[in-house]
Amino acid sequence: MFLKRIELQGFKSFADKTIVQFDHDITGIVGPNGCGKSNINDAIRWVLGEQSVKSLRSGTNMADIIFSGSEQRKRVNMAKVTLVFDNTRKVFDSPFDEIEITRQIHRANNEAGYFINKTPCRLKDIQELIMDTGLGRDSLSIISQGNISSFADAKPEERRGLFEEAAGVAKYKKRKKISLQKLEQTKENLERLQDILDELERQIGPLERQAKKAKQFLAYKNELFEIEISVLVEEVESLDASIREIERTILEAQGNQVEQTRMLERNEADIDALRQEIYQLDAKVQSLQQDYTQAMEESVQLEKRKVELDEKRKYTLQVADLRQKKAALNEMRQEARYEYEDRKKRLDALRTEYALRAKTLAQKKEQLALDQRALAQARSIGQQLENRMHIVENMIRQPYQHQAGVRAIIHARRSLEGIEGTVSELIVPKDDKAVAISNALGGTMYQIVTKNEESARAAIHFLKKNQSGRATFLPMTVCHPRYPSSQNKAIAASVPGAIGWANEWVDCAPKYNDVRDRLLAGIFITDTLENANECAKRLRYSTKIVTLDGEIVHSGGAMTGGRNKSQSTPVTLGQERDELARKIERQTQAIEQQNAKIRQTERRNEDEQEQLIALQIESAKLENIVLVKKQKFDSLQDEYDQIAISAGEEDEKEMDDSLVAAIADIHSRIDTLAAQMSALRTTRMNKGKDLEQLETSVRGQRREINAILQAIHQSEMQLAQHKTKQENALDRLNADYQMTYDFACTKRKDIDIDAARERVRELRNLIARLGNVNLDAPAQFDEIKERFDYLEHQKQDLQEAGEQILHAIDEMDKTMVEKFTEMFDKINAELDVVFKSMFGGGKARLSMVDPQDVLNTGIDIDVQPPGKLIKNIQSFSGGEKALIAISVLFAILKARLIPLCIFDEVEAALDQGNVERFARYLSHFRDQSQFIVVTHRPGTMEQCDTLYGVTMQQDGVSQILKVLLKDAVSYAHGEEE
Ligand SMILES: Nc1ncnc2c1ncn2[C@@H]1O[C@H](COP(=O)(O)OP(=O)(O)OP(=O)(O)O)[C@@H](O)[C@H]1O
Repeated sequence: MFLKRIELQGFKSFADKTIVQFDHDITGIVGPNGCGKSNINDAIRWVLGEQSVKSLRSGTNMADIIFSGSEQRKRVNMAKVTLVFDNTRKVFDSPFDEIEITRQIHRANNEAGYFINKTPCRLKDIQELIMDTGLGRDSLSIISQGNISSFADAKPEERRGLFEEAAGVAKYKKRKKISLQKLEQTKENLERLQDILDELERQIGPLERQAKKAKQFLAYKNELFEIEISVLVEEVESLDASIREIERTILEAQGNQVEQTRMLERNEADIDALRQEIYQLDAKVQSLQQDYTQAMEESVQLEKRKVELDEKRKYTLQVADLRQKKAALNEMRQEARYEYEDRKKRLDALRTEYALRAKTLAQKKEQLALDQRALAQARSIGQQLENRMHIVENMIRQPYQHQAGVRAIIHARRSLEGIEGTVSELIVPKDDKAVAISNALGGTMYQIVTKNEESARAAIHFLKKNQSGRATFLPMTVCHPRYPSSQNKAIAASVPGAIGWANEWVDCAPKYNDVRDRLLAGIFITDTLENANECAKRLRYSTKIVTLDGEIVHSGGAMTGGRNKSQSTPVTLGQERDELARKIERQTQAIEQQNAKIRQTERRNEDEQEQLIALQIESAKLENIVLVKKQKFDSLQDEYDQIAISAGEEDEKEMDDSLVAAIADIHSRIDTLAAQMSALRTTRMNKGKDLEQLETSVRGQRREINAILQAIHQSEMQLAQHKTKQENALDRLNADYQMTYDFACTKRKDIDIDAARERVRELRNLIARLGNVNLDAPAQFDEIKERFDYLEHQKQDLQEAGEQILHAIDEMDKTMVEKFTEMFDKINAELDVVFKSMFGGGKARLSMVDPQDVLNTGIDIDVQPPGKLIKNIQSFSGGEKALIAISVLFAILKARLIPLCIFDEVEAALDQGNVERFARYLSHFRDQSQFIVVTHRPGTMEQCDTLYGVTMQQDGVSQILKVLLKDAVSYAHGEEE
């Protein structure tokens, strides 16, 4: 026997330990209503894992299946049921020949315990053990009357459970369910993973950019570190050299200033001394003037005395004799002659001096007029220069008056990106080549150099948008130099008057070298137009040539020249301003000198004029005196001549010269004094001249000292700037690189410093343009990327796992479809036979509601009892429905081996004849399956090999014992007592 025995204790009405032994294929269980027959079914289902309290017909919880007591019996606290199976046919997948399954429950904790062969196990282990043995929940192993009627009335979908169980697909269904759960879980995991991945992806983009930026920042910093130290060391060093140079210049200038100041002081002392001398001279002149006045008075006195003496002599003459008269006259005549000659001599001398001086003065006046004219001319030139300077400065302040577009761009350069400046700003002519360079550049001087084409486009867009005019742009990225061939270079150099190629005569920052060479490397400069023509000829008119004066011989030979009112262009303005400044300085000096000279000449002329007037007055006075003296002498001579004839010859007597000599002396003294005064005046005048000269040179010296002080001040400012720059460089070494200057010197590299300096500037701009940098970003990015990759990998694993699950489900579905279809067809074939046998003819057929969906389709039953039309099962009577259901049941039993079937009053609805037919058919399965049949029907009882009677006494406890067939019917009706 498959089920060898059941042991019940405390289960429902089986309060006492009860053992039901099964020794035959068909065991009947009989007894009156409510005696506890069905409780045996419940016990078997309970052990096999039934979890539904409802289907166990118990209260509300599982503990309600424990014997609840009766009036005469106390309730018990534990229920325990054991099923003992024979497994020699290996119905169970177990090596044991006997399998004992036990389930128990304690009232106290409502806890169930499961055991297989007395070993505790899980419910799951029991479910797995019975799976596909035909003992499952939905199997045919336990069929009640309720099952039979519900099978008939069930919806097609509800019926398929039976067929599935028969087909043995439950295992696959369960696996599929687990697989689907796993798939669901995998999907959930995938979704969760995808959420995290999405979040990480959102972070990863910006973080990657930040990391890139941080890496770029570090790369720039490293590059900066590599070169900036050398640049800074070089800067400190070169600043040191220029600081020393400036200090030396300042020291020299200070020395010069001290020297100049000393000279100035000396000159000032000389000026003081001169002034002193002049003062003394003036004092001397004054005292001589007094002496002179005194001498003049003395002379007047002497003259008076002489007149008196002469009067006296006249009187003496009147009273004296001829001889005495003659002697007296002679004396008087000699005196008069002496006086006359003396005065005449002096008058002549005066006249000669006057004439000489008047002539010199006239010459000086002429010269003065000339000088004044020259001064006026110099002033006018100075004014012209000032005017021009004013214009030039205005033009420099407001360039590009006629180029509105250029002006607009230059005004807006701060707000525009990449505007380097106009060609005329960036390229500066050397020495006196501005005119030539201006003409060499022509209109290109107004072109605007930009960093690249994009900047040029942006600027043009700006002009367009604002309607601010037009301009031509020269992007540096596309500006390639054009050089003359070496042959042309050699030819040009040999031409007379050759100056050089235009690009050699300008200065510009190194980064504009390409712009310079693009515009000027192909243009040659000569001194004159003739030489330009000669040069053009020799170069076969292939090259543009300009002259220093601005004429142009174009390539091809066309010539441009002439002169405008103003030749100024932005290129020439700087040079013109410098030249003008120099000219104005020179002109101012010349005017000042001329002015000083004129003032001096005027003063001297005035002095001279005064002297001349004085001489004139003196001469006029002396002329009168000479005339008087002459008349006196002439009259005395006449008188003497007359007396001499009458008195005869007589030795001339020596004249009494005391008074005359005194008069002569005094005149001579007067002359001496006048001469002295004149000499002193000359000296004084010369000293005055010296003083003026000294004062002029003192003024010059003061100017020079001021200029030196100014230069010192400028040098000191420059020094301060250089020192600040040097301190900045040292601070940078300190702050940015934590290096002392000495240590930095050891790190210095042999690199091209100019290029490095340019690169440092570029790098600093690039770093500034990076803005805020998150230096942790690379590490954060790596971390998040690693996590992202790991999760991405996990995602792939999950996707693969999902696909594998899907594949497995697919396989399971296929197997299930195959098994289900196979079993369905088999049952269908058996049903027809069973039906015919049960109904005594007719037809029955199972059909799938949706044959396309074998896995879910409901099952319909179409039957045609003998003599009736095919009808659906729903339209039959209760007994017929039961018989149809039983037919299906038997068909299934025929199609699939089920080791144990428990029928609980399945035939209750059948009439006597059908019960017998049922019972007979049941016996067909003998040796194939074991049946436990709960029944009230004698027809069924007759077919049973063994019959157990169940009784319940008044204590409410079921008891069971074997009965004979003859007693069974009365048992069934509770009549055994
Ligand atoms: N937990 C319990 N404790 C005590 N008795 C119980 C318990 N549960 C059910 N019973 C009793 O079991 C009996 C019902 O048993 P069962 O349904 O097996 O009867 P039956 O023999 O199948 O009757 P019928 O022929 O009418 O179907 C009732 O008398 C009921 O009181």
